[in-house]
Amino acid sequence: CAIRGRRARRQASSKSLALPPGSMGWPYVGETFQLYSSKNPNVFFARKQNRHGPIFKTHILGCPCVMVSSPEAARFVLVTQAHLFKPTFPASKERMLGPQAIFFQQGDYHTPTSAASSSPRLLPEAIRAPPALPRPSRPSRCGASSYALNVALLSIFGEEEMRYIEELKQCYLTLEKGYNSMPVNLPGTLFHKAMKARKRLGAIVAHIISARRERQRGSDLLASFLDDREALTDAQIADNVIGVIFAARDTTASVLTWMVKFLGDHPSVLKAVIDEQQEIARSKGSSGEPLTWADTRRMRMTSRVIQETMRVASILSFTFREAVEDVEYQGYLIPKGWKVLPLFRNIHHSPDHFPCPEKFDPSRFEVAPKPNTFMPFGNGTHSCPGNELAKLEMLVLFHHLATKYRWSTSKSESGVQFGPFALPLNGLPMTFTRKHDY
Ligand code: HEM
Repeated sequence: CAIRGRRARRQASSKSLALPPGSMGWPYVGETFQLYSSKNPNVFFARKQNRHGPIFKTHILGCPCVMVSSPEAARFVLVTQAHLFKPTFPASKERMLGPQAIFFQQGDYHTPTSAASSSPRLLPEAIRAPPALPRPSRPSRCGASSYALNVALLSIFGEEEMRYIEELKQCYLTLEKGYNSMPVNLPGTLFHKAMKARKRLGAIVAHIISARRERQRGSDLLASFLDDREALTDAQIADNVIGVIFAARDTTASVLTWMVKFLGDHPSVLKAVIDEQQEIARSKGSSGEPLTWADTRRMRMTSRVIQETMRVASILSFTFREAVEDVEYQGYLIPKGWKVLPLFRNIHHSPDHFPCPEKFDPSRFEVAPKPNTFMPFGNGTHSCPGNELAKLEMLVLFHHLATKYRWSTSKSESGVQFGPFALPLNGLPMTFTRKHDY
């Protein structure tokens, strides 16, 4: 009764609050076109922020939204008042990922799932423990997304399930083509093909799970999910496996692509990375001893290049939450059911936190950024459990590229495309040459 009273009072007082400033654009489509048609998403966000300040309303992807672009507001939504905002995705994506995936969960179910996926098992033994870090396959045959997909599948299933890997990949690639499709489930549509591939993926994962339950568990992510057997059903595990592949693949591939581009555009930084990696290779002598976890800790320059790449490229420009009740923030009303978007890109491009923000300058990370100003992996309970694995993947790949290959990029267009994460416009075609071929 007391709670009902408090809620009624809150509702009454929220009625008198104003919505944040901003415009809602055209009916239904809102301002989606203005956001995604711009070659540089900074233009849309910066224009809005200059006109309305760090909190404004808009309408994109069929939803009324409040966008917030200050570190304090992002912390309010993602950390301190996270219970007032639930994670959410557009409907077609949610059906393909599986409604029980970790992204959409909160509270009792999210906690064990998240504990499983954030355990050191996202750094599988094969990668973390000396002596060997896996060698990426030859870049001429392997693009950034293929590399990231292989690492994701290896982290989830370990080496034992290699016989299923090709089929898993094929199903995932079909599924992925439908991520941004209209949810029309008729034969011939991308969505229909994607749903069929998803069903097959679920069946393969169920088969692997039942075989795993018969014998000793491995040390991969699937083993972590199985350890939580009381908490997770097979369907929940399957949804999470697909969710992790989605979260791991295009994100890492996008960052790798930007990193190659920025290094190509900044020869002195590239030279510093090559020098650092060659020094590490030299220190290992001619024994051919593989790279270890400890070696990656010495890659300070390359690590700063990764941080600066993630800041400048901000491949997740924002994330989505939904207000679970009317919320008041700084005197404004965020109505129940509205989406709330913390704008990582704006925060990463604010001159208040990063002087000359458009300049690619890894040396700025010689000093740690101010709290809540650098969130490439998000913040709070839903922040990325794969962040260490992602950084490790990138360091290992760049070690092999810098010490064994030279590469050149065809002149890339300036601009950004979303696929679904930010990528250089029209991709980044590259030519690799083995160093001894020079
Ligand atoms: C450079 C690469 C990556 C970037 C930039 C990145 C970024 C992010 C961000 C910003 C979030 C939070 C989204 C939100 O709050 O709504 C997130 C969540 C997540 N990431 Fe990553 N990620 C990367 C790689 C990976 C990898 C390699 C994995 C797994 C192997 C992974 C697994 C996940 C999962 C499972 C979540 C959902 C966590 C939850 O909802 O509790 N990510 N990631």
